[in-house]
Amino acid sequence: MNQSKEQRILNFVLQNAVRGDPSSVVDTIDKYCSEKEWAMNVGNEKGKILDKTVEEVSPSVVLELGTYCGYSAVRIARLLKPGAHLLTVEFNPKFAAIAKQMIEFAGVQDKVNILEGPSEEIIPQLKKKHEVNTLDFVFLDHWKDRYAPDTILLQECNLLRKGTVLLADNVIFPGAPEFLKYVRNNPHFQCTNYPSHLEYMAVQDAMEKAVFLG
Ligand SMILES: CCCNc1ncnc2c1ncn2[C@@H]1O[C@H](/C=C/CNC(=O)c2cc(-c3ccc(F)cc3)cc(O)c2O)[C@@H](O)[C@H]1O
Ligand SMILES: [Mg+2]
Repeated sequence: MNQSKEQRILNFVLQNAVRGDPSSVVDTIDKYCSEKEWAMNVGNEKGKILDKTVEEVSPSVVLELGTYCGYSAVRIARLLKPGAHLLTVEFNPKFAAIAKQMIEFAGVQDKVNILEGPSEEIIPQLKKKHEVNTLDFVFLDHWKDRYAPDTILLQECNLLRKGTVLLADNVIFPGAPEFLKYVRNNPHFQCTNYPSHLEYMAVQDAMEKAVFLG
Protein backbone atom coordinates (compact mmCIF):
# COMPACT_ATOMS: atom_id res chain seq x y z
CA MET A 1 0.00 0.00 0.00
CA ASN A 2 1.68 3.24 -1.01
CA GLN A 3 2.66 5.69 1.73
CA SER A 4 0.95 8.97 2.55
CA LYS A 5 2.73 12.30 2.09
CA GLU A 6 2.77 12.69 5.88
CA GLN A 7 4.48 9.30 6.26
CA ARG A 8 7.06 10.37 3.66
CA ILE A 9 7.74 13.57 5.61
CA LEU A 10 8.21 11.59 8.83
CA ASN A 11 10.51 9.06 7.13
CA PHE A 12 12.65 11.88 5.71
CA VAL A 13 13.00 13.31 9.23
CA LEU A 14 13.84 9.92 10.78
CA GLN A 15 16.55 9.42 8.16
CA ASN A 16 17.97 12.96 7.96
CA ALA A 17 17.37 14.90 11.19
CA VAL A 18 19.31 14.63 14.45
CA ARG A 19 17.42 12.60 17.08
CA GLY A 20 16.73 14.77 20.16
CA ASP A 21 17.40 18.02 18.30
CA PRO A 22 14.05 19.80 17.72
CA SER A 23 15.57 22.54 15.54
CA SER A 24 17.03 19.94 13.19
CA VAL A 25 13.58 18.30 12.94
CA VAL A 26 11.98 21.65 12.06
CA ASP A 27 14.70 22.45 9.48
CA THR A 28 14.47 18.96 7.94
CA ILE A 29 10.68 19.19 7.50
CA ASP A 30 11.15 22.62 5.88
CA LYS A 31 13.84 21.18 3.56
CA TYR A 32 11.57 18.31 2.46
CA CYS A 33 8.48 20.48 2.01
CA SER A 34 10.28 23.22 0.08
CA GLU A 35 12.27 20.85 -2.17
CA LYS A 36 10.10 17.74 -2.55
CA GLU A 37 6.43 17.95 -1.48
CA TRP A 38 4.54 21.00 -0.27
CA ALA A 39 2.69 20.50 3.02
CA MET A 40 0.65 22.79 5.28
CA ASN A 41 3.25 23.33 8.02
CA VAL A 42 3.43 26.90 9.30
CA GLY A 43 6.93 26.98 7.77
CA ASN A 44 10.05 28.97 8.61
CA GLU A 45 8.97 32.53 7.72
CA LYS A 46 5.72 32.48 9.70
CA GLY A 47 7.48 30.12 12.12
CA LYS A 48 9.80 32.96 13.11
CA ILE A 49 6.75 35.10 13.96
CA LEU A 50 5.43 32.19 16.04
CA ASP A 51 8.82 31.85 17.77
CA LYS A 52 9.00 35.57 18.63
CA THR A 53 5.44 35.57 20.00
CA VAL A 54 6.08 32.45 22.14
CA GLU A 55 9.31 33.98 23.49
CA GLU A 56 7.54 37.26 24.34
CA VAL A 57 4.76 35.45 26.23
CA SER A 58 7.01 32.79 27.82
CA PRO A 59 3.88 30.68 28.43
CA SER A 60 3.42 27.90 30.98
CA VAL A 61 0.35 26.37 29.29
CA VAL A 62 -0.04 26.41 25.48
CA LEU A 63 -2.95 25.03 23.40
CA GLU A 64 -2.49 24.24 19.70
CA LEU A 65 -5.49 23.49 17.48
CA GLY A 66 -4.49 21.33 14.50
CA THR A 67 -1.34 19.27 15.13
CA TYR A 68 -1.03 17.81 11.60
CA CYS A 69 2.53 16.34 11.43
CA GLY A 70 3.74 18.06 14.59
CA TYR A 71 5.91 20.74 12.93
CA SER A 72 4.59 23.64 15.03
CA ALA A 73 4.29 21.47 18.14
CA VAL A 74 8.05 20.76 17.93
CA ARG A 75 8.71 24.41 17.02
CA ILE A 76 6.79 25.67 20.06
CA ALA A 77 7.98 22.98 22.49
CA ARG A 78 11.67 23.71 21.76
CA LEU A 79 11.12 27.23 23.19
CA LEU A 80 9.16 26.30 26.35
CA LYS A 81 10.71 26.94 29.78
CA PRO A 82 11.15 24.01 32.23
CA GLY A 83 7.78 22.83 33.54
CA ALA A 84 5.81 24.49 30.74
CA HIS A 85 3.70 22.30 28.47
CA LEU A 86 1.88 22.23 25.15
CA LEU A 87 -1.51 20.55 24.61
CA THR A 88 -2.04 19.95 20.90
CA VAL A 89 -5.40 18.83 19.44
CA GLU A 90 -5.69 16.59 16.37
CA PHE A 91 -8.76 14.66 15.24
CA ASN A 92 -7.22 12.64 12.38
CA PRO A 93 -5.73 9.50 13.97
CA LYS A 94 -3.26 9.01 11.09
CA PHE A 95 -1.88 12.53 11.52
CA ALA A 96 -1.83 12.15 15.33
CA ALA A 97 0.27 8.98 14.98
CA ILE A 98 2.73 10.74 12.64
CA ALA A 99 2.96 13.74 14.98
CA LYS A 100 3.55 11.49 18.01
CA GLN A 101 6.58 9.92 16.29
CA MET A 102 7.81 13.35 15.12
CA ILE A 103 7.56 14.78 18.65
CA GLU A 104 9.29 11.75 20.21
CA PHE A 105 12.12 11.82 17.65
CA ALA A 106 12.63 15.53 18.42
CA GLY A 107 12.88 14.66 22.13
CA VAL A 108 10.16 17.07 23.28
CA GLN A 109 7.60 14.41 24.27
CA ASP A 110 7.83 15.40 27.98
CA LYS A 111 6.59 18.90 27.08
CA VAL A 112 3.84 17.92 24.64
CA ASN A 113 0.51 16.14 25.10
CA ILE A 114 -1.35 15.19 21.91
CA LEU A 115 -5.11 15.21 22.57
CA GLU A 116 -6.84 13.11 19.89
CA GLY A 117 -10.29 14.30 18.94
CA PRO A 118 -12.22 17.27 17.56
CA SER A 119 -11.49 20.62 19.22
CA GLU A 120 -15.14 21.23 20.03
CA GLU A 121 -15.13 18.09 22.20
CA ILE A 122 -11.62 18.52 23.65
CA ILE A 123 -11.86 22.21 24.62
CA PRO A 124 -14.73 21.65 27.13
CA GLN A 125 -12.66 18.84 28.71
CA LEU A 126 -9.49 20.86 29.27
CA LYS A 127 -10.25 22.04 32.82
CA LYS A 128 -11.57 18.84 34.35
CA LYS A 129 -9.83 16.12 32.33
CA HIS A 130 -6.55 17.85 31.47
CA GLU A 131 -6.13 19.94 34.65
CA VAL A 132 -5.94 23.24 32.82
CA ASN A 133 -6.87 26.38 34.76
CA THR A 134 -6.40 29.05 32.06
CA LEU A 135 -4.35 29.13 28.85
CA ASP A 136 -1.40 31.50 28.35
CA PHE A 137 -1.08 31.01 24.60
CA VAL A 138 -3.28 29.49 21.85
CA PHE A 139 -2.02 28.71 18.32
CA LEU A 140 -4.88 28.29 15.82
CA ASP A 141 -3.96 26.34 12.68
CA HIS A 142 -6.86 23.92 12.12
CA TRP A 143 -9.84 24.27 9.72
CA LYS A 144 -10.10 28.02 9.10
CA ASP A 145 -13.88 28.19 9.54
CA ARG A 146 -13.41 26.79 13.06
CA TYR A 147 -11.15 29.59 14.38
CA ALA A 148 -14.07 31.87 15.36
CA PRO A 149 -16.38 29.22 16.90
CA ASP A 150 -13.47 27.71 18.86
CA THR A 151 -12.42 31.17 20.11
CA ILE A 152 -15.97 31.68 21.39
CA LEU A 153 -15.92 28.20 22.92
CA LEU A 154 -12.62 28.96 24.72
CA GLN A 155 -14.27 32.05 26.23
CA GLU A 156 -17.41 30.14 27.21
CA CYS A 157 -15.24 27.51 28.95
CA ASN A 158 -13.41 30.27 30.91
CA LEU A 159 -10.07 29.13 29.48
CA LEU A 160 -8.87 32.65 28.58
CA ARG A 161 -7.51 35.10 31.14
CA LYS A 162 -6.48 38.78 30.94
CA GLY A 163 -3.45 38.69 28.63
CA THR A 164 -3.98 35.28 26.99
CA VAL A 165 -2.45 35.49 23.50
CA LEU A 166 -4.19 33.90 20.51
CA LEU A 167 -2.04 33.57 17.36
CA ALA A 168 -3.82 32.47 14.18
CA ASP A 169 -2.14 31.16 11.03
CA ASN A 170 -3.47 31.76 7.47
CA VAL A 171 -5.68 34.78 8.05
CA ILE A 172 -5.01 35.85 4.44
CA PHE A 173 -4.54 32.51 2.64
CA PRO A 174 -6.61 30.31 2.77
CA GLY A 175 -8.11 33.07 4.95
CA ALA A 176 -10.12 33.21 8.15
CA PRO A 177 -12.50 36.14 7.51
CA GLU A 178 -15.05 35.25 10.19
CA PHE A 179 -12.26 35.03 12.80
CA LEU A 180 -10.82 38.44 11.79
CA LYS A 181 -14.30 39.97 11.88
CA TYR A 182 -14.95 38.46 15.32
CA VAL A 183 -11.73 39.51 17.08
CA ARG A 184 -11.13 42.86 15.34
CA ASN A 185 -14.51 44.44 16.21
CA ASN A 186 -14.41 43.03 19.71
CA PRO A 187 -13.60 45.21 22.78
CA HIS A 188 -12.30 42.08 24.54
CA PHE A 189 -9.44 41.58 22.08
CA GLN A 190 -6.43 43.72 21.12
CA CYS A 191 -5.37 42.64 17.59
CA THR A 192 -2.10 42.87 15.64
CA ASN A 193 -1.58 41.66 12.04
CA TYR A 194 1.77 40.20 10.92
CA PRO A 195 2.05 40.13 7.12
CA SER A 196 4.10 37.21 5.81
CA HIS A 197 3.95 34.57 3.07
CA LEU A 198 2.33 31.18 2.66
CA GLU A 199 4.70 28.44 3.70
CA TYR A 200 7.21 27.50 0.96
CA MET A 201 5.42 29.81 -1.57
CA ALA A 202 5.66 33.40 -2.84
CA VAL A 203 2.02 34.00 -1.91
CA GLN A 204 0.84 36.65 0.55
CA ASP A 205 -0.36 35.37 3.91
CA ALA A 206 -0.46 36.76 7.46
CA MET A 207 -0.76 35.80 11.08
CA GLU A 208 -3.11 37.61 13.49
CA LYS A 209 -2.37 38.07 17.18
CA ALA A 210 -5.41 38.66 19.38
CA VAL A 211 -4.72 39.38 23.06
CA PHE A 212 -7.69 38.70 25.35
CA LEU A 213 -8.31 41.74 27.56
CA GLY A 214 -10.54 39.99 30.11
C1 LIG B 1 -13.91 19.29 13.71
C2 LIG B 1 -13.21 20.30 12.90
C3 LIG B 1 -12.50 21.33 13.77
N1 LIG B 1 -11.78 20.72 14.84
C4 LIG B 1 -10.58 20.09 14.71
N2 LIG B 1 -10.13 19.44 15.78
C5 LIG B 1 -8.94 18.79 15.73
N3 LIG B 1 -8.16 18.76 14.65
C6 LIG B 1 -8.59 19.41 13.56
C7 LIG B 1 -9.80 20.10 13.53
N4 LIG B 1 -9.94 20.68 12.31
C8 LIG B 1 -8.86 20.33 11.59
N5 LIG B 1 -8.04 19.56 12.34
C9 LIG B 1 -6.74 19.03 11.95
O1 LIG B 1 -5.89 20.17 11.77
C10 LIG B 1 -5.21 20.08 10.51
C11 LIG B 1 -5.88 20.97 9.53
C12 LIG B 1 -5.35 22.13 9.20
C13 LIG B 1 -6.06 23.02 8.23
N6 LIG B 1 -5.06 23.87 7.60
C14 LIG B 1 -5.25 24.26 6.35
O2 LIG B 1 -6.27 23.98 5.72
C15 LIG B 1 -4.16 25.02 5.71
C16 LIG B 1 -4.18 25.13 4.31
C17 LIG B 1 -3.17 25.80 3.64
C18 LIG B 1 -3.22 25.90 2.19
C19 LIG B 1 -2.67 26.97 1.52
C20 LIG B 1 -2.69 27.05 0.13
C21 LIG B 1 -3.27 26.05 -0.62
F1 LIG B 1 -3.27 26.10 -1.96
C22 LIG B 1 -3.83 24.96 0.04
C23 LIG B 1 -3.81 24.88 1.43
C24 LIG B 1 -2.10 26.38 4.36
C25 LIG B 1 -2.09 26.27 5.76
O3 LIG B 1 -1.08 26.81 6.51
C26 LIG B 1 -3.11 25.60 6.45
O4 LIG B 1 -3.04 25.53 7.82
C27 LIG B 1 -5.33 18.63 10.11
O5 LIG B 1 -4.32 17.88 10.74
C28 LIG B 1 -6.71 18.28 10.63
O6 LIG B 1 -6.87 16.88 10.84
MG1 LIG C 1 -1.56 26.89 8.56
